[in-house]
Amino acid sequence: MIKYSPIVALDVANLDQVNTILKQLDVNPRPMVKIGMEVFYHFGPRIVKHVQAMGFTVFLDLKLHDIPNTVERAARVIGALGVEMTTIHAAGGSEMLAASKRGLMQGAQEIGKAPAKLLAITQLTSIDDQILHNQQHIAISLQESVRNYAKLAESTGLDGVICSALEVPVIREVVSPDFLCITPGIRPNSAQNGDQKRVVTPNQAAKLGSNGIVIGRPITQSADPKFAYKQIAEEFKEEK
Ligand SMILES: O=C(O)c1cc(=O)[nH]c(=O)n1[C@@H]1O[C@H](COP(=O)(O)O)[C@@H](O)[C@H]1O
Repeated sequence: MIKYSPIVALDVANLDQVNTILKQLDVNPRPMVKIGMEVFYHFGPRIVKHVQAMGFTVFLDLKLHDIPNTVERAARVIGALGVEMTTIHAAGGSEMLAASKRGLMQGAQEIGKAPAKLLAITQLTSIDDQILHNQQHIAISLQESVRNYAKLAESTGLDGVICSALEVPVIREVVSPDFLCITPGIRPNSAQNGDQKRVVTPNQAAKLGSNGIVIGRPITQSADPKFAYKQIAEEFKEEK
């Protein structure tokens, strides 16, 4: 099973903060870093190039969700950035997911690189059963919804899903062993949950079979990001 070092979410306000965090993450092995909407909307593709030039692989998390044609064209642009992973909402359906895969492959072909791993967002880790039932009016359980999206993603040729580690065991029942489950909603014991609803510790994520944890504020808002990262990485290594 592929197991990535913890992936650090660079949800920060400016370039100085990006650079400060990256300097702190100069550890061995270097973690992948996640560029999300905040940083990407500020700086655009040049921030991807900047982070890559500093020696980090990039997970570009833009959570595409639109009609298939629009998504295919956007995914082509992402594909040509040479990133390692990227995201799309499974709720857009199989036609949209297949279109994004096509776009990503075209973009990757243009730069002669392997395509980014395409991961489907199942249910965000800020969603709980109450929101699912009372606001989205989805009658099935959260676990069933996540598992259904994982099946849909795999059958459409995606590489994996984003889910809470809590759902990894039920997803593994229905997908092939190399299907990736990348899991945000990670909180070390002392950390605040904030807006996250489905949370586990790094060690619980490891025990539940996560292929990689995504973690932001407990590192980026820590007084000592390097120390925080190393502790989390140690905890995620331990599967007992
Ligand atoms: O796609 C994601 O990465 C993602 C999906 C999800 O369901 N939940 C989730 O928290 N994320 C991202 O994971 C990161 C979590 O950050 P922290 O809550 O600060 O650890 C953020 O960048 C979120 O955008």
